[in-house]
Amino acid sequence: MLWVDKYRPKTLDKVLVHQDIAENLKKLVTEQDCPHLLFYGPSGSGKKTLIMAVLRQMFGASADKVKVENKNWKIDAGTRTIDVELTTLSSTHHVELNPSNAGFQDRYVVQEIIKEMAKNRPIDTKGKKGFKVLVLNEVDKLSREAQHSLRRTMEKYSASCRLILCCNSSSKVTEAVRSRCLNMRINAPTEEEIVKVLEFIGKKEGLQLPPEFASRIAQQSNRSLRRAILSFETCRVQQYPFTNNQAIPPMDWEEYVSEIASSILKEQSPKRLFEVRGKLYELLVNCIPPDIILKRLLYELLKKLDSELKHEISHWAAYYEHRLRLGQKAIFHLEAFVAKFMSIYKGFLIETFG
Ligand SMILES: Nc1ncnc2c1ncn2[C@@H]1O[C@H](COP(=O)(O)OP(=O)(O)OP(=O)(O)O)[C@@H](O)[C@H]1O
Repeated sequence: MLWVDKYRPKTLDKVLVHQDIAENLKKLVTEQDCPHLLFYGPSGSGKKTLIMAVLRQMFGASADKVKVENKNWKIDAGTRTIDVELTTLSSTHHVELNPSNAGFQDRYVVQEIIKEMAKNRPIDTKGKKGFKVLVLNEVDKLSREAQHSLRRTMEKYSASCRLILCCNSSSKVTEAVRSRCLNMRINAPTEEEIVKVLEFIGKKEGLQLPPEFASRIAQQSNRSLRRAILSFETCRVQQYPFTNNQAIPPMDWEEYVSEIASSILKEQSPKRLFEVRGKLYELLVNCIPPDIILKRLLYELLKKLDSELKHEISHWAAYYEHRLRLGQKAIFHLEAFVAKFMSIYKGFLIETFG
């Protein structure tokens, strides 16, 4: 098991960062008046860990016994029947799913499937009516219509079900949904907090971790706890005992994006664009989210770009990021951004150097 999973705190008492939030969550759950919750914050900040710990606090160890199912639903949408395929993770008390995986059909997932799940109220051994928890991931990627349906579901079934929503950016969640939840902002942990977690893991694994090396890992992690722990484990495989000046390898995909950026800057032609498309595809099939690819590509391009162009390129990156959200095929928009960049950059080179 990877260290990120092995050392994920299981209960709210054991968390090493966000202890104040954990304490508040514990109070909320024990007072039996848990509202709908919305967890938001950057990737790797610890949202999922807190959600899992909340479930455990609510339902005890049985919340850990989950089964993964790949389900097919047939939804009657007036004149036609729609097939929706979704993967769910469920225990006896909760169901976790990612409705935005259904793409433009996400509205039907919320309207029919989530409603169906929310309606079925569990009854515990003493015959008391309990409530079911639905954990919905990436709600910021849901379409407007789906978010509106979600709002109605939240209101209608609030007695039988609690929703725990999780996303990176709360600004992409409609006000109506946000205002019906208790919003929990999970900040990226500070470098000191990351070092604390690394030291904890090092101690558990019986490793000697030089403090300077730990703070270098924390610095390079971009304040993502997951990334810091993954880098730590990679370094352990590459070299032990650790030294203070040991190299910390970047993520493979980041290096790959950096290569893509260099090749775009070297040549701007249809042939190069075609090659770049293949590489972008490669990243997408390896499950790197398209918005992350675009962000990283922009970052790499800006590093090597003349300051005159930076503003214009950032504008186009934002434009294609928005289109990415509206459209379905990520590759179109990523490629369109690269083509746009090539045309602007080539124009600039011709104008400057002739
Ligand atoms: N409070 C914590 N104390 C100690 N370690 C933690 C804590 N929160 C998270 N971690 C560690 O960081 C890793 C990443 O956290 P988590 O998966 O919860 O992040 P996330 O915010 O849900 O990320 P993403 O948005 O990318 O899914 C966990 O696997 C766990 O090992």
